[in-house]
Amino acid sequence: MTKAKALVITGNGTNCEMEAAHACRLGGFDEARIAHISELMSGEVSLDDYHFLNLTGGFLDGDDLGSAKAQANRLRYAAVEGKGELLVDQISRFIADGKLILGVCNGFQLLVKMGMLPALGGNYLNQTATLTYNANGRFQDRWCYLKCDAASPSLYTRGIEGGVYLPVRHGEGKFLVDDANTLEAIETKHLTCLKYSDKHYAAPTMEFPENPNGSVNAIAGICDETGRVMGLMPHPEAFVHRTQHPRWTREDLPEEGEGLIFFKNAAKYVKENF
Ligand SMILES: NC(=O)CC[C@H](N)C(=O)O
Repeated sequence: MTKAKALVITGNGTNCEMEAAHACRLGGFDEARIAHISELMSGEVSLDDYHFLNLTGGFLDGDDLGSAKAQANRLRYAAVEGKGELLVDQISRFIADGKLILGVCNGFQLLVKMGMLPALGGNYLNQTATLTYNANGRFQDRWCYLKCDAASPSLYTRGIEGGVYLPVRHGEGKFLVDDANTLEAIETKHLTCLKYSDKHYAAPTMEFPENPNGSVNAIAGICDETGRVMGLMPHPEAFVHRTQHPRWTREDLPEEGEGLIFFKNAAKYVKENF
């Protein structure tokens, strides 16, 4: 069987690469390589050699120009040295090859600002959404209940019953779309796989603090139509073991953290399809 290989990008201000790589290994990847973005630009590391691309959280370029905006331009327009292709060509090939991309927090902001999510109609270079300043204007660092849409094509959320409880830590998490048609399309196609909700996962909510940022329709995470490209503001890699839960000393919790399912599903998908 093929070795399942994950690639985690670091550099320019990411801060979750170690946790993301650890989550990939725990989830079942045989290899999780942390690569600096300059290794991709120089051609030393090629996406072609991996199955699962992780764009992690952090403060890319210090959030100047808006979170992930500078990196989005860098990744869209930079050429890979000596290869006669743009980095974005490698990314497009990666998607066309049936591979997986997960963007968490700053990584989600990056995917959205590159135009790679929601990518309606399979157009991965057309920005139709954004993530901007939280409605209350303050950085939010708290745990959130996320209702999961069981009808979503997202492969990462398969098997989640009701929802998941995960931490958020961001200043620019308010998800917005360019117009009502985009919103209707992503809702009808069930691309809005995760929504901030009450603690029983009964209904999405616009109420603060359950909805920490005022995202339209309480959207916390979305995927593309293939279900292989997904982005979310909460951090699944930050809850892979029960001791990461804020009440682990007081509650009887299963050993495994609720975020690990995202990485287990990704590893399973790679092992079944490559
Ligand atoms: N944790 C993160 O990735 C934060 C993303 C971004 N710097 C923000 O504050 O919105």
